[in-house]
Amino acid sequence: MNQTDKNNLKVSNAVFEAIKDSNIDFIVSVPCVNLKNLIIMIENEIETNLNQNNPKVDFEEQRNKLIHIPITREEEGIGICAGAHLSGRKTALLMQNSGLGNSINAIGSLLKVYKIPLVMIISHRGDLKEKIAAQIPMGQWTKKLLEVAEIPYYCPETPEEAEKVIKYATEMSETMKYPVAVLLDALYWEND
Ligand SMILES: O=CCS(=O)(=O)O
Repeated sequence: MNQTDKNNLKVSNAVFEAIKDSNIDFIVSVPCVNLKNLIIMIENEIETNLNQNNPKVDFEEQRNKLIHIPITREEEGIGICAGAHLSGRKTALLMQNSGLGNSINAIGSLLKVYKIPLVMIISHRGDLKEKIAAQIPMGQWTKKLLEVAEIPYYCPETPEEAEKVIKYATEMSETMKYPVAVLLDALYWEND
């Protein structure tokens, strides 16, 4: 494994640990190259939960410890997370910022109106180091769109900061009964 992959594992693990420490038990994801290792960690955790092979542990209980729903469009994730919250789950949406534009109406018409919390863990593309030109516009508009939608956002720069920020963002979202976003940019993902 090269150093870049090792770095990504460390910063992804910080997010994963923060998700677990925050007792988030329902995760919806739309893939981004930066979220790859984090999604693998989540799936491995679910696999571990299911493979307890312990007759004393209820299978259903293990299966429901952590649920991950991969989806294809971020606004779909807003709706799924809203339903999961209403059934008692603590939710997070892993996404790329490019999907924020697809989600604004769902955030306003569902999460805002019905006061539903959600931690949005966002891979912030379209800024420094971006190689895909199509990512640039949304990359530059992301923070302004979050401000228009009145979604507080935080930009941790290190794994240690990310662990704290995600935990605090989860608490804040629960208190506000509204989404809170954690933006992880290209510099974060390359961080050692
Ligand atoms: O949305 C872009 C695809 S990738 O760069 O995340 O693979």
